[in-house]
Amino acid sequence: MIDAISFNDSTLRYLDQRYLPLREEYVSTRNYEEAIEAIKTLAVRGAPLIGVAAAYTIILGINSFQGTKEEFPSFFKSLVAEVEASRPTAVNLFFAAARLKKVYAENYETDTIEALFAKMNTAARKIHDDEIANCDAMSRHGVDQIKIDLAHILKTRKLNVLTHCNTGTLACCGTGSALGVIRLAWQEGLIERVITSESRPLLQGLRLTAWELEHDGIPFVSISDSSSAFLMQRGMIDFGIVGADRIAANGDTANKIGTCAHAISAYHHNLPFYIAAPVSTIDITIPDGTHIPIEERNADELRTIFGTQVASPTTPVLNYAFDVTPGKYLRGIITDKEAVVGNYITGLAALMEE
Ligand SMILES: CSC[C@@H](O)[C@@H](O)C(=O)COP(=O)(O)O
Repeated sequence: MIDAISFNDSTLRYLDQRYLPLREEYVSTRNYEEAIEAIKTLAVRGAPLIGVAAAYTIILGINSFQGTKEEFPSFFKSLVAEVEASRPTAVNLFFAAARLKKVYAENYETDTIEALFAKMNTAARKIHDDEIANCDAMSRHGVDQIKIDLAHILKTRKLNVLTHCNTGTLACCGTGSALGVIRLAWQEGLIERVITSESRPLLQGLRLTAWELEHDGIPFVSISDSSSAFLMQRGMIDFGIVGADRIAANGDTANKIGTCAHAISAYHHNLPFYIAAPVSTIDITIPDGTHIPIEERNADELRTIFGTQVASPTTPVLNYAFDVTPGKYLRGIITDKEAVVGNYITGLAALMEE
């Protein structure tokens, strides 16, 4: 399996996703500021992977600490704030930071600084291990749900599935969220072809999902983001499944810009459209999608295509990295605990209590 991120001997190693599929370049660092830059620039990306990277970045930061125990609280507070400021939308980043803050709060008074750091290290590694395990659980729940919802088609043929952005190993550490479901569905003989939309402007679908599918020998075709409604009209898509960066308590879901248009098209064509995401992506503290902070990225990402200027440098640009799909357009939210269909407010709240 692709090793998107690892942490050994106090060194963070990641595959720099900006250069894929043309170049497979691994970067190793012990410098937490470099790790923050990797998150900001999307060298590491995808909500669960951002969470794992954030946890290891905090570990790199505390490894660089050379002060006294009394000086540690203010150092730790500003380190975490710096990491939290790297990308605003993926709640997994804040989930990971909260886990490490909890370890700090529960152990600072009683532990030596060495013992405290060791516990934080263990907590970071557990976040990583959990995300790998989450993928397998999500995949199983997702495939079971698809078998129920699409049984009428599966009686006679395999399915064509639309996905957006990249939700595979590169984004999740394990087999993936939406792509994990697709991988398992393929292994179980349910999939004819995957349709991966390009995901402008940074092309995570065209570059990364295509790369992962090719690697696994799963049949796929790439389309421009604006093609999905037409393919649905022609009966070329049976269902859609994507990941999430943050899911509000009512099921409204932030994901890569372009997701909402795919979901509305699917709804219009009466095709099931699913979100697959670990429970760590649910933000139960916010009632609906209007509260999700949406990252706005540099205008030049749109005015240029991988360094080549394609628009006037003065063209005004809106470059939102994510959009919010209202829960009503979703057939279900597949999590590592279970697939939630129907009432998201009660279904998602119940997941948080388990
Ligand atoms: C399992 S990854 C889910 C989402 O994080 C993914 O669909 C996505 O939107 C990633 O955006 P990115 O900007 O590449 O980090």
